[in-house]
Amino acid sequence: MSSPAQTYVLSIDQGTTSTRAVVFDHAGQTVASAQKEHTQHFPRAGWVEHDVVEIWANTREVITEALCRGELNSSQITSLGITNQRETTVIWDGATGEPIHRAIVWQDTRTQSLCDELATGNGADEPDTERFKERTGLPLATYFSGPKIRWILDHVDGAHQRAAAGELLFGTIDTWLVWNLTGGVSGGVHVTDVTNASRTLLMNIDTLDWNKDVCDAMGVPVEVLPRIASSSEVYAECSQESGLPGVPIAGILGDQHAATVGQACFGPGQGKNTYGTGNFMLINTGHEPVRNDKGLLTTLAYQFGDQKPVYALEGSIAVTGSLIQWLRDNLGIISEAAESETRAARVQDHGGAYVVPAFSGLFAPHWRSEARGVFVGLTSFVNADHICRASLESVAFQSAEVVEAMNASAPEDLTELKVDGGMVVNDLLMQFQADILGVDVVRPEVIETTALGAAYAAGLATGYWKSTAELVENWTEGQRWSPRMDKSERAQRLSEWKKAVTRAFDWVE
Ligand SMILES: Nc1ncnc2c1ncn2[C@@H]1O[C@H](COP(=O)(O)OP(=O)(O)O)[C@@H](O)[C@H]1O
Ligand SMILES: O=P(O)(O)OC[C@H](O)CO
Repeated sequence: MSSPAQTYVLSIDQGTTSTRAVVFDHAGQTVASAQKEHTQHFPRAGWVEHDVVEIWANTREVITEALCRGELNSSQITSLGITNQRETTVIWDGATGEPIHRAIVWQDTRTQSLCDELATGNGADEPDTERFKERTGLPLATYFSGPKIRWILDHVDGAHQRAAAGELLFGTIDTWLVWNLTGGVSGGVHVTDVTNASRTLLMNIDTLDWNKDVCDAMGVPVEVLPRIASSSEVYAECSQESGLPGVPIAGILGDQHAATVGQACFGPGQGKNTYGTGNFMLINTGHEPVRNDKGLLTTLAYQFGDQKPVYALEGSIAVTGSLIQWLRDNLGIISEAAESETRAARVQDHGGAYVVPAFSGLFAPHWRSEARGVFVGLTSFVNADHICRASLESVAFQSAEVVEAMNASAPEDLTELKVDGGMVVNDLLMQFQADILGVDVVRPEVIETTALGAAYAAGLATGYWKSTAELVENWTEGQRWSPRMDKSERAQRLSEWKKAVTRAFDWVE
């Protein structure tokens, strides 16, 4: 609860499974919050869609709810930060505000044949996989927005012509929310930030502009693309109808970049691992983009106003928390996510079972789109408790592979891992993560780091916070897990995991 004289920063965290509104005070503490899940649509195997009209309605609802819970009114909100699931692609009609197709979510693999086609390069001197990687820092993969935009334009009647005529607008979810918050059809602002743009496969990672020849190769007209801005500046004010009249929108960051800011990873070599629907590890690499051949992505960490951009290396894992949802919704062996821990704790170990959740192929460090999920090591001894345990272990094993790639790419090995996200309340998972990495795992006191990072970006732009030094001060350790597993067991478990992963390869012809 607040005193009326106090002022705050509000953050919207639009994630893959839910939308949250969180109000923060100057110490970076949560004052009030609200959250709402949205429907996951799976129209075919490998397809994942969201209804962005539902997401927009949920956004307004959680804003109202959070203000109400904190007994706040909008005049106490000095600025609004937006953070979002990245890559998820929406195209809408600028005159009506109606999406022309449900949003295609980052996990969706429908663009595989398009990516294969693009990779052939149409007989050009350099293969297009190299051209895309060189310009954008990303591999040509279904994960990113560019192929999703092209798919929608190819499959909705008349969309290519309407796009070229400037009638259609593309956005990742940040762009969709800002456009609606700032008036929609009556003057909504069409903008994104460098971190979100860096996930489209269309932005030049060096110049931070849309790359014309890459857009042409992808078949995406630049007319549909939003303006690329920094991650921290006043973009526009919220409209009268938004529930936050006159509040400046002053921060936009993709969720993983926001968590990097929320964890105060402002120096080269500092990083974090977020455990949500998927897992995403980002390590700050300073002011130059670092290319990587170990399966890590070159991406933006953040750019504050007119300061130099800060880059990161990223290890993205598609399926971690969503595996726990799958145990709940598709197998029915748990009734809520937390039960994965109670069931896993009932057995001494994994019972020989491994789960490789390659539901969207495998992302970092493998980038094997033809892989699919497998359970291996099964015997009649294995029961549902072992499957829960092996599922949680798969989350830690996948992150261990990313840490291995990070260590192979950085001058020094990681000495501890900062964590956050919805899964880090799971004690058994966090202990196993420390065990399998052989380094401490550290959780901050405030685990809403994604929302906090967007609030920081907004508050820095409006002077609520004066410098990143203030934000570093706000970071406090909540809990620490130290490794208990001996070296030989760790090596054996990792080697078995790697064997299990190979069993997932080469499934889709
Ligand atoms: N106690 C728990 N144990 C394991 N997984 C959990 C637990 N609580 C939540 N999760 C998982 O965390 C994910 C939600 O995390 P969150 O950070 O909110 O995700 P997102 O930002 O991707 O929407 C869900 O996929 C859920 O299955
Ligand atoms: O919604 P999250 O937190 O799982 O994050 C999704 C990522 O941004 C996808 O790249």
